Amino acid sequence: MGSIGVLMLIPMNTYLEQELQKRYNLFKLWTAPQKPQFIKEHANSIRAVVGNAGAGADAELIEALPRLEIVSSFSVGVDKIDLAKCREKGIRVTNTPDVLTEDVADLAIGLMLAVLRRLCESDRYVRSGKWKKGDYKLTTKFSGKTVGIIGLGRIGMAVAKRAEAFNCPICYYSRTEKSDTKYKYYPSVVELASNCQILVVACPLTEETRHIVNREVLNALGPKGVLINIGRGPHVDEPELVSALVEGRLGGAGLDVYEHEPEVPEELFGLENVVLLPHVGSGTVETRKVMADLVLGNLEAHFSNKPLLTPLV
Ligand SMILES: O=CC(=O)O
Repeated sequence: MGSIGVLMLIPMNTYLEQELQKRYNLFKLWTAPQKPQFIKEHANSIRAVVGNAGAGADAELIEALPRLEIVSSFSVGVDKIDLAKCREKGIRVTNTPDVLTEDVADLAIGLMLAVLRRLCESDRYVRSGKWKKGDYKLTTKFSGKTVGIIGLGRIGMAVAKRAEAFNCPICYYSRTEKSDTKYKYYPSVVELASNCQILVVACPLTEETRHIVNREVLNALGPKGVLINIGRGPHVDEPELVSALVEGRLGGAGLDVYEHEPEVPEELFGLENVVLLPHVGSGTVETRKVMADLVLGNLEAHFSNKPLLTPLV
C-alpha cells in the first residue's frame, strides 16, 4: 500500500503518524508552507484524508482532491466533514465511536465535581499558601443533583449511568423520546434546563444543534445551575454564556470545548465557578491508541476491499 497517498491534515497522534508513514505515502499538510499549492501538487496521488475534531474535509478540500475515496476521522464528531458532499461523490467516511465513550463520560463527571466542589480553585488555594491563613470556604454537594442531558446517545447514556451512581435523578432532551429508557424526557431544552441543576451537552453538532444552549436555556438553568459542555463549542452561544456567568445569572460551567478553539473568552479566566479544559475528552494514552488503530483499520479495510470497521458514509 506504500504508493497510496494519504493526506493528514494536522498533527494529532505520533503513533498514528508513524504507522501511516510506514504503510502509505503520507502527506503532512501542516508541514507545507503554501497549503493550496501543496494540495494542487499532490492532488492526483491523494486517495485518503485523515483529520480529527479540529480539521476535517470541507467542500473545498473535497473538490480539490479528484481521487479522494475515503475520509477517516480520528474523532467521533464529524462536524468538520462535509458529509453531504462525501455522499454525493461516493466518498466513504469513518470515525472513532464507542472507544472514547468512557473517557468522555468520565471527564463530564470530573467537570461536574470540579465545578461544584471547586476542585481547581481549592487546589490553587493550597498551592498559593492561603490555607495557612484559614480554611477554604464551603462548596456545593454533587450527589443527588438532577442531571439533564442533551442527547442521549452513546456518550449521553454513559454520563447518565455514571451520574446515577451518585444518586442523581436523570432527565434528557433528544429529538424524539426513547422507548428503551426510564429517564424522564423533556420535549424542549428550555424545559430540560428548568428542571435540572446540571445541564450536560452530549449531542452531535449539526445545523439543528448549533447554539442549542442559548440565552433562554441559560436563564432557565439559572443562578444555581451548572452547564457542562463536552460536545462542541458551537452548541453554546458563547457570548451569552460569558454574560450569564459574569452577571451571575448562571451558577457555573465546566467546559472542554469552545466556539473558536483554541481561543477561550478571557472573561472566564478570573471566575472560580468555571473550569476550563483544552478539548481533552478522549485525551488518554489508552484511548488515543485504540482510536489510532481504528483509523488504521478503516483505511486498511477500505484499500483491501473489505467492509469498513466503523462506516458513517
Ligand atoms: O472531540 C472529539 C471527538 O469528536 O472525538
